[in-house]
Formats: sequence, C-alpha cells, structure tokens
Amino acid sequence: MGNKVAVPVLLEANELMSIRGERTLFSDLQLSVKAGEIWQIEGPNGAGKSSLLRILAGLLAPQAGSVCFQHQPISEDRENYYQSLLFIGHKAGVKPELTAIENLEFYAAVQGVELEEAPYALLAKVGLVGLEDIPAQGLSAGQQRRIALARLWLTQAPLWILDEPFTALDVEGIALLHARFSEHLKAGGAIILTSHQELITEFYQVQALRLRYQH
Ligand SMILES: Nc1ncnc2c1ncn2[C@@H]1O[C@H](COP(=O)(O)OP(=O)(O)OP(=O)(O)O)[C@@H](O)[C@H]1O
Repeated sequence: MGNKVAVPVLLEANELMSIRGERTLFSDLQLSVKAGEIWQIEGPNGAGKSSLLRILAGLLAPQAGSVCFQHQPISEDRENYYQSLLFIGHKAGVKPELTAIENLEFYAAVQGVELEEAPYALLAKVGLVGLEDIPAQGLSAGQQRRIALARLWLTQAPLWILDEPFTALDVEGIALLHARFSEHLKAGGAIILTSHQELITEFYQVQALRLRYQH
C-alpha cells in the first residue's frame, strides 16, 4: 500500500469573531482550506461574507481569533502573505481612466511580474479584443470585470480570495472563469469566494461555508 501524501493546508482560520456596528456577524468560526480546494462562502445579504473575506485577506481585524497562512499567523508575516495572495474585492478594482491594456500593464507592474504573453493575447483570452483602447470607464460592468479578472492569468499566487467574481459576467465569461479556476486548483492552488449563485460545473467540487444572518 502506498503512503498517502498529506495535502498541505494553505489557510486556517480559528475561532474568528467579527462585530460590525452593534451586530455580531459571526463567532467561533473555523475554516481550513487545503491546496486544491475551492470554498464558497454563502449567506444572505449582510450576513458577513465580504467581512469574512476581508478578515481572511488581512484587510480587516477580527474581534477574536486568528488567521494562519501555511501555519504562520498572517499578522506576523504580511509580506510573505501578500506575495502568496490574490484578493479581488467586489468592486472591479479597475482604473477607470486607463484602457484595458494599460490596466493589465498596471496589474503586472504591481505584482512584479513580466507580461509573459503580449497583453493583446491576454485580452483575447478574456474576450476583450476590439475594446483594448477604450478607457475602462467607457466599458460595461461585465467588460470591466473581465479586465479585473485578467489578473487571474497574470498571478502566481497560490491563494485567491475573490468577492463575487461572477457578478456581471455573461455565460461565456462564467465558463472562462470556471476553466481558469480548474487549472489553478489542479496546480495545487486554492480559492475562497463568495457568490450568490450556486457554482455549477463539472470541473471541480465546491466546499461550502454558510453564514446565517444574526440579529
Ligand atoms: N465599513 C463598514 N463599517 C461598518 N459596518 C459595515 C461596514 N461594511 C459592512 N458593514 C456591516 O457589516 C455587515 C455585513 O456586511 P458584509 O458586506 O460583510 O455582508 P455580505 O454578507 O457580504 O453582504 P452582501 O451579500 O450584501 O454582499 C452589514 O450589516 C454591514 O452593514
């Protein structure tokens, strides 16, 4: 019998509590995300999904508990964490005055990566050919989200935290994203995301964490 190789845990949250305003969004929350896993945070509006993602990304402090990346508290080694994390918030994060190509060049520069393929090839991948020279503010919500999501083809970060990545995407855009997620998971990456839609795909199995609205 061969030895089973243990799948490494990338991210672990222990006993998390978040209070915003007067309301406790969640307490004693545990989450363990292994390489190759995709987790969907579910729950009604206001349940605390975005707050949880921001805590996991180190952008919001929890009232209690800890988040560890590769067994290291993220508060102790932010630099390493931010090199290993791609966070895309629910706002597209696109610079409105820059064209699609300029936005891609900007992402590449910020992430310190060379654009391996010509930016045009990357834009073709995300279905933006013909729109490359228009400032992003002149594009539709879905087209702007496609620019933002092009970062998924640029990054080498093993952990992706994505707030509502499917918002405003059409059927073809959704299929493209599933395919990219699948590649990332097969390569040993992990994804934590929120989505109000059920993720239906033959490519991978989704783990779910459901938050309830606490009054
Ligand atoms: N910057 C903020 N300051 C104070 N309270 C906030 C802030 N952002 C969100 N909240 C509160 O935290 C609660 C949870 O918000 P959050 O955005 O995490 O929910 P959500 O589950 O992502 O909701 P949705 O499905 O509508 O996106 C809400 O009651 C909201 O009013």
